[in-house]
Amino acid sequence: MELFRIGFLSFTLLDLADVSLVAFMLYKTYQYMKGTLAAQIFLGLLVLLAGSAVASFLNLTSLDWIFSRLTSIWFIVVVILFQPEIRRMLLFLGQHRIFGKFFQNSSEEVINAVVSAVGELVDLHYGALIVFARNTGLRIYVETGEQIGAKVSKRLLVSLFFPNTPLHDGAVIIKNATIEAARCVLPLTQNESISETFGMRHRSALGISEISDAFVVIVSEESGRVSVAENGQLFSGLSLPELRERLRHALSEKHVPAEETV
Ligand SMILES: Nc1ncnc2c1ncn2[C@@H]1O[C@H](COP(=O)(O)OP(=O)(O)OP(=O)(O)O)[C@@H](O)[C@H]1O
Repeated sequence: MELFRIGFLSFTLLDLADVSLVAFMLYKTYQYMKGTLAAQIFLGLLVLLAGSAVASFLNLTSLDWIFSRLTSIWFIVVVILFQPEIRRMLLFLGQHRIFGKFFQNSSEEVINAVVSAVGELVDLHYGALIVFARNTGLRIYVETGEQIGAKVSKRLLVSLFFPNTPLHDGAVIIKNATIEAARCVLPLTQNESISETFGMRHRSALGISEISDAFVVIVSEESGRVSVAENGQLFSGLSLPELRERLRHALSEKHVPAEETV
């Protein structure tokens, strides 16, 4: 069905749907990448495309040739540069209600235990790194640590991060209401724009959140600051009520882990 006509071009309902879909996808991509390193790279690619259009319009043959070479390999460049983002985006799609499986867990009990453990860890100035596995299997990281297989409790969490004990280093990984392992080694972030005030604990929290849908809670040993990492982003300086809210959202039905082993 034709909606209107511009010269010899007719604009149909199908064109409107097409344009709206592309606009929605671009908006979602922008929302998804806002504030990340990928957004800056994406901007660079847009500049390149604009340069190519200008060179072609002004008939600048050599410049146009260079730009056309670059734009012909842009797909490979995008895949290489955005590898972590593409991975996260696919993961996000996989978790969607239509595609994913959803399971119940006793999240409120876990949240209470974790929030009060974090409160105590802050008071004691103990560093902590707690990873919540959701839909992505984290088996390879669980296997780097010491298998625990115990119910989440405040006392156990505080004990695991007690300084100078054999298990205090590295991350605790929780799945559903179970502490799967402690002393786990996580991958470090690829994000070079992270502030230098954040050391290895925060970098590894960010790292695991970049390559999986894990939700990570970090307590800084140095400052007592509470942070969380999710989808490659770090949210720092949280109060305990803010942490509780974020945990509630992260462990809500929408995000609960799948049944497969971690
Ligand atoms: N790859 C890793 N995976 C898991 N934990 C790690 C990893 N690398 C370091 N850690 C943990 O981080 C601790 C070192 O933290 P570091 O002081 O470098 O980080 P930070 O982000 O500045 O944290 P804090 O504010 O607590 O000092 C180590 O003792 C270890 O427990």
